[in-house]
Amino acid sequence: MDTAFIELDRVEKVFDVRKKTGFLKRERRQVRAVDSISFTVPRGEMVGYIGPNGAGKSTTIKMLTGILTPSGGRLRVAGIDPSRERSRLAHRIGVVFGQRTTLWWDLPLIDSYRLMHRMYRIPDGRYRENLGRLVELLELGELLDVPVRQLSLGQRMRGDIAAALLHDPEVVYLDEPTIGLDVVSKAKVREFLRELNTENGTTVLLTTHDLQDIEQLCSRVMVIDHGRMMYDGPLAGLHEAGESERILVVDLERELPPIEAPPPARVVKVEGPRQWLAFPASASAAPLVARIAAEYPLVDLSVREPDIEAVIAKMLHSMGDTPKPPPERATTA
Ligand SMILES: Nc1ncnc2c1ncn2[C@@H]1O[C@H](COP(=O)(O)OP(=O)(O)OP(=O)(O)O)[C@@H](O)[C@H]1O
Repeated sequence: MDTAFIELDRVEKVFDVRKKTGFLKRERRQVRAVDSISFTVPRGEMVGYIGPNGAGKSTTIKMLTGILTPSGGRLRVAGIDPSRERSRLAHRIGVVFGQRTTLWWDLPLIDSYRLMHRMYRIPDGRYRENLGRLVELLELGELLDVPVRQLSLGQRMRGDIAAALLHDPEVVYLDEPTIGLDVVSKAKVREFLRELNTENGTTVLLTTHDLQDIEQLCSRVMVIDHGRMMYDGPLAGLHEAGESERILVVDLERELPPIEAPPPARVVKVEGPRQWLAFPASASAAPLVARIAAEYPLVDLSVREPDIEAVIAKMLHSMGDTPKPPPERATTA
């Protein structure tokens, strides 16, 4: 296994904030956005980086790109100190901010790519090859001559992802890459990211509020809260820590008494022929589905994921706000 590609050792970021408290009075306050965070990501890993609003995720990503300088600790990406050698690092990283585009709003999509070709000094052959591949994989062919402001959110996101990858970055930071997308666009973006990771070995750090992004893409998830690392391990462990549940919604042919499900699964609601069963989110739905399909007149079913904020809140509550990484990964020093 490769050595750590992203390395944070007790990294801190403290902001000085001045707040007006009276006509002439200003109060100075310090916000500890990132509070002694340590973790490593080996080359080729795809990791989820999640936490409630204001937890410090964007601040971490900004430090990883070199936009912000840490107030303390040591940070390296590909052996480079991002804030000292930001432009050298820029050639090796890609960034997608879901809520903000890096494309030129009034220009056709292809013109943004041409500008990036020059900005990153991508050799002509490599640019053509990468552009061709990205246009094909992200289905951008018909959109290249359309001004960015006329693209739908899903199209714009795919355009942004291509822009972040034109120069073959070794690591990509994705901040909410599926936010606001419909189900089909989400599936396309996820499929593309999976391929990018498995085929190119690109290292991916993914920030999201969508638990399915994590479930479908990341074998590892890190949770931060108030700037501190609270969990670092598999998603199943996060569900276990918070004892979170998923809901199986079952449509039967007719109204029936509550389904006799094997514990801990249980019926939590019945409305006519529709029944709702809660079961541990860390478990697979397959055995429960198989049993119901075998024993009941089943018409349809679907699984509802718990909300990411709810999972985190339950986990933090169960931990009593004490950081508790699972044994296989030590995170806080
Ligand atoms: N430039 C800044 N000046 C002062 N405080 C800041 C600055 N940037 C972020 N903060 C504060 O640092 C904390 C962490 O913010 P950050 O944007 O990193 O959180 P986040 O986890 O990305 O949140 P969200 O999910 O809402 O984007 C917040 O309290 C925020 O108000």
